[in-house]
Amino acid sequence: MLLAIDCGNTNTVFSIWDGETFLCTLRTSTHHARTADAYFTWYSTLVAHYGIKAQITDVVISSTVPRVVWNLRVFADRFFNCRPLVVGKPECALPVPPRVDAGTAIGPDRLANVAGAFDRHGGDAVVVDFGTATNFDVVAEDGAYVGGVIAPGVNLSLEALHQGAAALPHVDITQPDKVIGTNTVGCIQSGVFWGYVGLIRGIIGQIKAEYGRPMKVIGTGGLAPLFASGEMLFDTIEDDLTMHGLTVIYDYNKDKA
Ligand SMILES: Nc1ncnc2c1ncn2[C@@H]1O[C@H](COP(=O)(O)OP(=O)(O)O)[C@@H](O)[C@H]1O
Ligand SMILES: CC(C)(COP(=O)(O)O)[C@@H](O)C(=O)NCCC(=O)O
Ligand SMILES: [K+]
Repeated sequence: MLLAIDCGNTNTVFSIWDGETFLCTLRTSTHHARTADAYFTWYSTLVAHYGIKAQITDVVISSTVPRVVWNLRVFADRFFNCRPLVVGKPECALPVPPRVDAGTAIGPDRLANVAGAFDRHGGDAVVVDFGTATNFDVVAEDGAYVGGVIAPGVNLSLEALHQGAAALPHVDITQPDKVIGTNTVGCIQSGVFWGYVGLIRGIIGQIKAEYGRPMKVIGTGGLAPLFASGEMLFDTIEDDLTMHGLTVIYDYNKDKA
């Protein structure tokens, strides 16, 4: 069985793939100093809690935080006796090579999103991933990653307001009923929520105009559901898109071996 690991700047997600479905999805905060032993203690406790019988034989990793990869490699080697496939490394082939400026170190999460989106929906698509950053990943007709957009993430924006302005509290994001806030928290939530709705709509509109062909719009990442209600921003929302992409990239490399 395959253990797929998606390590973002905020959260690290483990999913066990039995070849047909994800048996479970486990989430922890991303922390570069977490050791292989600490990963296993956490992992084995939850797997036992959910009563999952999984014999992990292979591990695939996407990490937007380079420093965590070393401990995850030790984890795979020590507990599952395998060498993980790490997306973005030269030894990890991609189903379709990206077409971007030479020397660009593309986020492996974006490579996984693109592989997952192409497998499920074909090309001519844009993935909007609400992680620590909000990124838009453009998938060409043939499935190549051809670039996109990186914007500050929702929680990063809220945190920046709090950090930079003495009188602004930390607030959690929610959809405000009105645009005109009548208290400080309401004003901040309005600025970030409705600002984001404008950002998403505006960038998708400009991407489509520049791309020049109809495109599917796929939302994913922690906060995508927040922007789903009533706004018609996405054709579909798929929480497991990055994970699915990891299984696609893994299968591609396995078939080639
Ligand atoms: N259900 C949720 N409700 C509120 N915030 C969430 C939820 N899920 C994730 N988040 C927040 O959304 C942001 C993006 O999360 P995530 O997609 O895990 O980011 P990354 O992949 O960059 O680690 C983080 O700041 C996280 O705390
Ligand atoms: C854009 C990102 C920061 C998103 O990371 P995340 O929010 O998932 O932690 C990540 O994909 C990244 O570090 N990219 C490298 C630059 C690039 O993709 O062009
Ligand atoms: K991510």
